[in-house]
Amino acid sequence: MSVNPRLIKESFALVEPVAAQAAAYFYGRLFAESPHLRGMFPPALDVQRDRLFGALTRIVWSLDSPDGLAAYLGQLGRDHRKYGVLAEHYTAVGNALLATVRRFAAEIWTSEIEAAWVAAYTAAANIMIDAAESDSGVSPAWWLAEVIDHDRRTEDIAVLTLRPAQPLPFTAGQYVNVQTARWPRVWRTFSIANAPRADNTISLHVRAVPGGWVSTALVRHTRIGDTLMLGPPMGTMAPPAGDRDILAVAGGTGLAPLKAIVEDVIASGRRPNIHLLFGARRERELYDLPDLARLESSWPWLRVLPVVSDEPGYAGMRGSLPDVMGRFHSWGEHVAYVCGPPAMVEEAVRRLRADGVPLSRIHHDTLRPEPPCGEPREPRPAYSRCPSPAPGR
Ligand SMILES: NC(=O)C1=CN([C@@H]2O[C@H](COP(=O)(O)OP(=O)(O)OC[C@H]3O[C@@H](n4cnc5c(N)ncnc54)[C@H](O)[C@@H]3O)[C@@H](O)[C@H]2O)C=CC1
Repeated sequence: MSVNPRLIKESFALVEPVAAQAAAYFYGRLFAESPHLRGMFPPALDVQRDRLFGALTRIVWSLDSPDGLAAYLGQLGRDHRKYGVLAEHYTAVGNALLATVRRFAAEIWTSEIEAAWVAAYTAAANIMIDAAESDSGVSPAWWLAEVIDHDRRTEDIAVLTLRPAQPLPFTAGQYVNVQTARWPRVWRTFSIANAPRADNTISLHVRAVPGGWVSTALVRHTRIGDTLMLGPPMGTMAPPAGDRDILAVAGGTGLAPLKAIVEDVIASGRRPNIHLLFGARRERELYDLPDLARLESSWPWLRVLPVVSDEPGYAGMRGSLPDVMGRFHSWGEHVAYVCGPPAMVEEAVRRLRADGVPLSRIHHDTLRPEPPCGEPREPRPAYSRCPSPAPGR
């Protein structure tokens, strides 16, 4: 049975506009048929639904690029180890998925479309299962990490330094899923804000999003000595291979992976010119400026340019990051890294394309901000100083 991307895309196009309904139906089917799987998921499924559809959409639209897709599925399979996912769970998920697309694409459904979905899901599940199995021989499913520093830079932003109990191999630009003891089975992604260090510690830049369970717990309720859980490092943003000059455009805590990339370039011994535009809405939210200024004073080929968008009295460079980019000479020959709020990333990428930078030289991984999560069902968070060792989703 071969995968037929056209049939899958055509049928998925009918599911996408009703994604929320389809995701609710999917989880309803899954838990009705396999109630024992419910315990692997957090009490509130809203973020999970978005993630499911995000992953599914990416998979469907990548069916024509098998190499990139296989790399993504491999990462996904390894990452799912932290939820306690086993090979046999894939059958239950596959059945629920098939029932969902069959229902929401009913008006065009045929046996050929069904065969195409079965073939695609089987191939994808096999890649994920194989990746998880080979990973289990060399790497833990998740890491415990002690908080060794908690630096509250503003009311809402903290820089956390963590010491994982076991080595955590990663490349600059990657991110990890994080779970706090306060919210078991609720995982959120944060970029690692440093290049690999000899002491195996990592830093995270976290803004407490209103209503965001994990980000709020990390900024307001986490102390030195607490333990967090980390998933395996993921993401395709990586340091540049060549010697081209670099433009890095960082919006708010989107600075994290770009600081890691800059540190990596410094550690590599290469000396391209780097322009790092670091944007915030207000001056006081330029939370990492003293550290960036220290880096800049050590490396004359690094220019750090703070930009403030929403404070008319600010004495330095003012405006939105995409607008400020346009005030310089052309970036056409640069390699560009962009990270921050999704709308900012989208606009910056559009301007770079218009400036002649090919997509192959524009790097961005869109980590969505933590969405607000309604009220938890439990009256109080299940809090303990040390997270439950049974990982879940
Ligand atoms: N914490 C982390 O590890 C990472 C965070 N991110 C993302 O970075 C973002 C950071 O958010 P905040 O710190 O709250 O940033 P923010 O909302 O305070 O904005 C930071 C900068 O982006 C600009 N900006 C915001 N919206 C814009 C728009 N629509 N058009 C043009 N410019 C815009 C602002 O003017 C400011 O310069 C979040 O979306 C987060 O998910 C991405 C990767 C890693």
